[in-house]
Amino acid sequence: MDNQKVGSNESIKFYHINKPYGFFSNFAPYEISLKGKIWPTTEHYFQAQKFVNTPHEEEVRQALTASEAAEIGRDRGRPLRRDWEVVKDDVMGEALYAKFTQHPDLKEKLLATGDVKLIEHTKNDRYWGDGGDGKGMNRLGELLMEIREQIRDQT
Ligand SMILES: Nc1nc(O)c(N)c(N[C@@H]2O[C@H](COP(=O)(O)O)[C@@H](O)[C@H]2O)n1
Repeated sequence: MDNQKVGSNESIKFYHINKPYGFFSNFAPYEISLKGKIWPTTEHYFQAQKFVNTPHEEEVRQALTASEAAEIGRDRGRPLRRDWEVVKDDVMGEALYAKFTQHPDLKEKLLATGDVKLIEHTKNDRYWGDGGDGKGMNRLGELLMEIREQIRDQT
């Protein structure tokens, strides 16, 4: 199902990891290797970079689940790096590139989506997702599509 080609005028909406295309979620259990370390999910890496070069970076890496990593990362009791708003898209792109190049099965699934629009569909997030009403920025979907093009150009 996830590997099937879909028509180019369709879109793929994803969010829950146990639903179709759930592998696109940062919470999906695909570890990545970055900065000389293994990160259990892209969510772990993304959330940890909010605290780069502090002990909290490792604290997030060691979180037992992606949800726990997100909970720690969103806790403003821990100081957020000052340039986060400037760097967060690059951090996400770096994590996604690692995920889809380090897992050949995921790379194949990403490329199999052709030119279809990828959308993180959730009312919980208007920046990374579509806000549930389609008016959110869908930055996660946009970055996935950029990476798809980048990987396609390399093959
Ligand atoms: N599962 C889930 N729950 C939420 O409440 C969400 N906002 C998302 N979206 C994902 O959250 C990550 C970024 O979160 P913050 O920028 O730290 O709020 C990113 O992986 C989004 O795709 N997912």
